[in-house]
Amino acid sequence: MPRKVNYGLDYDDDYDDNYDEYYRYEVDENAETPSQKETIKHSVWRCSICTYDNDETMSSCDICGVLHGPLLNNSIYDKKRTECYQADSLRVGGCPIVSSTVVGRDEAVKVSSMRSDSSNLSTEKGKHNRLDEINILKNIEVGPPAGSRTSDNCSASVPEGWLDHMDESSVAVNLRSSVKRSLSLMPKERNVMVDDSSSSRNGGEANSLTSNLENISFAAKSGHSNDANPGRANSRAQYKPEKWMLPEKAEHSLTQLNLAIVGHVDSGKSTLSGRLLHLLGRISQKEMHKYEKEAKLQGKGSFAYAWALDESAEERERGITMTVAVAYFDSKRYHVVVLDSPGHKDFVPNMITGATQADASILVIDASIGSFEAGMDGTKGQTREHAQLIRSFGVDQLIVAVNKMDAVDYSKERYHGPNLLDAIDSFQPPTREFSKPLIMPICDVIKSPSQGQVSACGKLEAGAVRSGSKVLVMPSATIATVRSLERDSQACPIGRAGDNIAVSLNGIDGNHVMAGGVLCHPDFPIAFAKHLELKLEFHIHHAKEAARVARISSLLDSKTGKVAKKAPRCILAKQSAVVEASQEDDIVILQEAICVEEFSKCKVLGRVFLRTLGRTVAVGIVTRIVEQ
Ligand SMILES: Nc1nc2c(ncn2[C@@H]2O[C@H](COP(=O)(O)OP(=O)(O)OP(=O)(O)O)[C@@H](O)[C@H]2O)c(=O)[nH]1
Repeated sequence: MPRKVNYGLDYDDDYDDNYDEYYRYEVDENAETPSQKETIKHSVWRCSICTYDNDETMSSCDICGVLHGPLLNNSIYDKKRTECYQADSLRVGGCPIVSSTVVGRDEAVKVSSMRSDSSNLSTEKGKHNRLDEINILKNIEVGPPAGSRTSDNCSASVPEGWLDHMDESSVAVNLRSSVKRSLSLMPKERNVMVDDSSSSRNGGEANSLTSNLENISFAAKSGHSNDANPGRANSRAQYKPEKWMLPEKAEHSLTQLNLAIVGHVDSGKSTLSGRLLHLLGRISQKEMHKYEKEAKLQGKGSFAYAWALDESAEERERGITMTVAVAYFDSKRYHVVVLDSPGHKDFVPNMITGATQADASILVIDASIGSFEAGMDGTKGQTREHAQLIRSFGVDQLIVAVNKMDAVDYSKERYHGPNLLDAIDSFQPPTREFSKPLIMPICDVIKSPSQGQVSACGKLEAGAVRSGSKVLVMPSATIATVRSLERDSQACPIGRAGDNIAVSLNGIDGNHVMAGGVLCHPDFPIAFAKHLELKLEFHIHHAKEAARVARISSLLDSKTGKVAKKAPRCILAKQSAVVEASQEDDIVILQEAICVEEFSKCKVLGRVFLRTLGRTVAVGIVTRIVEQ
């Protein structure tokens, strides 16, 4: 099944800031029913975003993925963090390090369905049934082979000059299956993925890490200075890659292209993706028959193609995508990683996870009357919001695919445009930072607790890793050794910038590896901070943290980017501003520190989104890390 990437519901609508951030229930010996007893025997912490009471063992919210104190109850973390803020330059060699043996690799991943708290997501089920399946099949035709096949019903275009000024970026998920295997990033699954039967034991050695840590230093300067971490900035530029890190030309004939499929709910993203995969032979006729049969049995015949990607029972029941599904196909020029994103507004955080991984995007627009307008609606529609988000993630290549043209009297004569595959092949290859120090934002962690195995999954943003490489795992600031790598579910010797990989780690406690963290080069640690200056809440790569804007430093002239007004009282729509996000008298910003970088140093770790009440209110970049 497709790999699923999920950051949970967007519960901003229910946001209540009168929460207790962390509290402990007392055991009530007088509780009358077993369930009463059960509910009160655990210590819990309440999520600052969705107010869900999480078990204390959860390092991030079970519902929405917001990080609680990273590595909660972890003395190493607490110690390190305290030290980070106390010292200008911290050597972590003296910290107690738990080392463990990680063996084997996880072949199988279990998926559990999402919590049903999302019952407020009503889809107009009736409307899906209106479709005549034959219409879809009739209107999506196969053209000549070898890269020019496409959906005729779907007009594709790459708008000229779209987002010219934006920078490239990406993050991604590991390719654990060739076409269809699913992996939910619900925090539960993120932390416990068990199929020990398939893990291979090879006796990876437990490493004593103390010696490795001797050489790590953290620059944690105080004050409002641009030079908060001067050492890091300079040395990154001076980094000299080793020869093995650079790809040889013949090694990969096809460049990997991470392609996010975005657009308003029900615009046909999954159907389009499923159809494409089927036409390209990635979904067999037999599998397709199975989807058709099952979909029909549930009275959802029109969703047969979507079922190839929306594979959880809840997604199928509701007829909506809730998590990002990942699938693959090859075009003439690219090994395309399809990131089929959810369109429903409540799952925008999941869509963001997909968007952060994208090199390019297809914005699917529903041409049918009423649906087109709904998507474009400035306050409720996701066509605009997705376009804006994808742009602010630095995705500067976009295909606008106009779908459901059969619903508006599609006429071949009237609609022109390249076919979808040709349009995909017309994308410029993404630029990869092979020769920079390693950066891999962790999108997913797969653990097999009984065997002590842990793998960090994500897209390599910069640099390269291979078996035996030492990596610094942030925010736990722990050194681990790469045991093995997987790409497309296959073991691979080297992972390079742009690759979606699963990195199996030796010599680290699984609790020290978390989604939202980053694997980086031991000599080039990325920052870990909570006081930032933004060029405008907080979705950042795979981490999410509650924040408050305390001070708007200045309004910027939208054309020149220069300061137009200092300390304005508010920002209006379409205005640009420099903002300090903070809480408690300008001292703190985020409730917990996160892995972050200034945009000028690492784009993917320096992009931010302000979302509140279920809407994206601002997008921006980190201009300065203001550390204590
Ligand atoms: N008439 C018509 N219906 C289509 C077409 N493509 C998709 N649909 C229908 O639109 C409905 C929604 O399709 P999906 O593929 O689930 O849409 P989606 O954009 O992936 O939905 P979300 O991911 O939940 O936002 C289904 O009933 C599809 O059969 C099309 O080209 N023409």
